[in-house]
Amino acid sequence: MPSKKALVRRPSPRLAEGLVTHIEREKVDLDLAVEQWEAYTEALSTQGWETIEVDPADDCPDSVFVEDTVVMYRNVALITRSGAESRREETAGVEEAVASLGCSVNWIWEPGTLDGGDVLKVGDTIYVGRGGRTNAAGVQQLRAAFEPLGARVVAVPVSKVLHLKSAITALPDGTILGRIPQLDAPSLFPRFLPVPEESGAHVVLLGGDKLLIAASAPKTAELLADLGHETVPVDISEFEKLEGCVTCLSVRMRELYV
Ligand SMILES: NC(=O)NCCC[C@H](N)C(=O)O
Repeated sequence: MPSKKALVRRPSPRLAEGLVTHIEREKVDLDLAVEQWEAYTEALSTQGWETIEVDPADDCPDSVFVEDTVVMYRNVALITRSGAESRREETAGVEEAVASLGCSVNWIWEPGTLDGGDVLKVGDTIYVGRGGRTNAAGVQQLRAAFEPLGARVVAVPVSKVLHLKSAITALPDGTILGRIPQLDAPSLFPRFLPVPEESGAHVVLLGGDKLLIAASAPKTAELLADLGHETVPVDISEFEKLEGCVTCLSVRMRELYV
């Protein structure tokens, strides 16, 4: 049976010190962030996902953005090496978590850098953003890890946003969602649906037609509902202040056969 497990990681008490690169810094309300994180994990559980908490990394302000620390393809967990030095300590706990789930573990090595937020899987196509957090060696190492397993890796230049998945994600049928002005090379994507809000570019596939989407993207939710999807909104305002989005708060493991 394919799995429905999701890794999540409780916010650090130092969350408000998290990195901000492309937006103005705003004050983060830690108590509200914890409430929002609990509601996010609850939404995953309600939709049938078993959430697995990675041990917290309280000294790492950005550790709640667990997606950046590991890329899953089939049973293989590729532990990343962030382009942001302050995020490199985050991977130890994640490595333990994926190993205890029985994954094969592989690593991005120096000089490679790669953040999970730069990796978008659409079937066996893996789009990887080459930008501020992921370098050419990181792209090469991702290819070397996953192409022998059947993936096709497509590298995408990213200069306008933090990560590739800050600009795009994909619907269950593979249609790419995003906003053209945020993309360096929109023509790389075969089927593209422009969305009315920046945060509408991010959806988490919950299974079937269900999509998790930020409450800050109501017009996109309406558009997607009109196209036959069921949307599950979650308020993640405190994480958005740190350039986070719905995808980055979990790592969905759909292809673990356990
Ligand atoms: N995958 C993601 O969208 N990650 C968001 C990371 C935000 C964090 N403040 C960072 O700059 O690394």
